[in-house]
Amino acid sequence: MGIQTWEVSKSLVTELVTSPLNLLLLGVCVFLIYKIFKIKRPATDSTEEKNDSPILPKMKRQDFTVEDLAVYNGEANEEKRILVAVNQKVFDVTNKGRSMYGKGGPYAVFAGRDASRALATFSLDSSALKDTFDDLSDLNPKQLESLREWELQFKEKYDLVGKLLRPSEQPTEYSDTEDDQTDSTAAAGPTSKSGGGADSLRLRASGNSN
Ligand code: HEM
Repeated sequence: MGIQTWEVSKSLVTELVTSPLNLLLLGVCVFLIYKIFKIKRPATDSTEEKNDSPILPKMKRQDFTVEDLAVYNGEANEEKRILVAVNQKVFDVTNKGRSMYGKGGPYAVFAGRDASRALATFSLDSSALKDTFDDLSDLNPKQLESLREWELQFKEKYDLVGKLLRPSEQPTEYSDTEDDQTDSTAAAGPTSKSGGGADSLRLRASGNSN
């Protein structure tokens, strides 16, 4: 039993270090783990940038084009707000996610961007981040399902601000009093099963994702 376990471990390690692709993936994992643990340690050294990021108030509900979204990359707007789009929904990750999406964070590439393709394909490659609207029409069902799960995870953690607009799509007029995030902000994203809208979002949220 002990010898068998040793043999299995040995062949796993051999497999890992002999394939360039595996080595690359291992490298990416080690890098991300390093980044995540590094940002969790408070900056004690005076040479490190001080944490001068106040908690920002909730953003007014609104929709965004890809260009509008790019302003919210944590640098290009005065408040240093960070928005990320997932499955055509725009989330404010500033307060709870700055360490991950802010400058120097492991997922800083998603700041002010539509992260959908990257998340659906589990890739941090620059080819997964487009500069123009990405309709994601080439994603397969498994990738779309994975994207839906990411969307739910974001919905649980972050404020939903609005939707990501396709070219020529008109922004929704949100009333100032509207505060229920599941209502009209629910966009018809590519993974919506029944044309999107609030109902399909609620169905998914109540465990209908498989
Ligand atoms: C294989 C290497 C990877 C490791 C070890 C890893 C590890 C982690 C860990 C530990 C967290 C939680 C951090 C925290 O809550 O403080 C996290 C969050 C996250 N990971 Fe990864 N990850 C990897 C690859 C990826 C890839 C390839 C993507 C995207 C394409 C990705 C996207 C994300 C996102 C978006 C979050 C933050 C979710 C949120 O806002 O709560 N990860 N990762």
